[in-house]
Amino acid sequence: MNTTSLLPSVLLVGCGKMGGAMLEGWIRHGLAPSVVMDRHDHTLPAPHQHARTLADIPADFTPDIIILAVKPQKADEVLGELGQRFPTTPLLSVMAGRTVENLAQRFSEANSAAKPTIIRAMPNTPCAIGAGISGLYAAPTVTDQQKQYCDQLLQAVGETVWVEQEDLIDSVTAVSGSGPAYVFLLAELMEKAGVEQGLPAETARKLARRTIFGAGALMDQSPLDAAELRTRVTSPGGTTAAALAVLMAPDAWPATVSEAIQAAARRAKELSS
Ligand SMILES: NC(=O)C1=CN([C@@H]2O[C@H](COP(=O)(O)OP(=O)(O)OC[C@H]3O[C@@H](n4cnc5c(N)ncnc54)[C@H](OP(=O)(O)O)[C@@H]3O)[C@@H](O)[C@H]2O)C=CC1
Ligand SMILES: O=C(O)[C@@H]1CCC=N1
Repeated sequence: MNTTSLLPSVLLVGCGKMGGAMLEGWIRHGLAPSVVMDRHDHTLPAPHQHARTLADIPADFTPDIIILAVKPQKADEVLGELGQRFPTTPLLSVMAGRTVENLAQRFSEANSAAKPTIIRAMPNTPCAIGAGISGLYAAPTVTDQQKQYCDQLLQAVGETVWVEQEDLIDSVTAVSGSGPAYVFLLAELMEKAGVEQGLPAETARKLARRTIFGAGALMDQSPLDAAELRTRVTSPGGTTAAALAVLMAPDAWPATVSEAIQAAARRAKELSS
């Protein structure tokens, strides 16, 4: 590792929505010379380089860690080649579903000498502004230094939590990996309802977005539970109580949020191989 840089050098495989979000933060933090492999064009600040395929990566490039950020269904296209080219480089997968066992098998398929060390993480797109939350899992054989590289990378773009069992990564995926989409949906729906109430579209949009931003920032800075913060908005017999009676009915949010998160976790398991 280049010791003058804050973060280890990476080979980022897949620089779309999630890979790109992490990369923005890493570059801001100072990343040792790294390569981004992606089929689409990317302009990167020196000394980082873009490669379309593994064959385009300079022969003397040896990353500290490979980050796998392609869709789970597309990983097999690259895993075998990665195992041939970088047989002992640790691999951090941010892919939903795909298990350590499955990835290790694919990684060493074309090279029996490949000794994959695989760590899994589930970040989320607020990593792009340093406000991500990532869950990580490493098998007991992963070294402390390898875990530290992963933690360092993901802490550079937000906060990290480690889980002890691999299948809990599916739960992390369902809560926080997919979670930003649930909040964006809430913004969409609040905006739409505001327009239905007669507000101009721009005004409804601003009210919805700033409310979600402000509530999130308040929750972030407050030691209070979300339930207590909610109670502090809710005057007995007032307007919030009227709205919450709808949202908190047993077959409303308590059921649908739980069902939605179960559906996401189920889908993660389906994507496991
Ligand atoms: N989006 C999110 O919020 C989150 C996503 N994730 C995980 O991150 C991973 C990536 O998701 P996301 O960023 O949304 O996906 P994207 O499709 O936006 O990004 C993947 C990128 O990798 C490229 N790619 C795929 N295969 C190759 C290859 N063989 N060689 C070079 N480039 C390749 C894709 O190109 P092309 O378009 O041509 O296929 C695309 O640019 C997924 O596994 C997902 O589970 C995890 C947490 C949150
Ligand atoms: O939708 C997905 O499958 C990915 C994983 C978490 C967020 N996006």
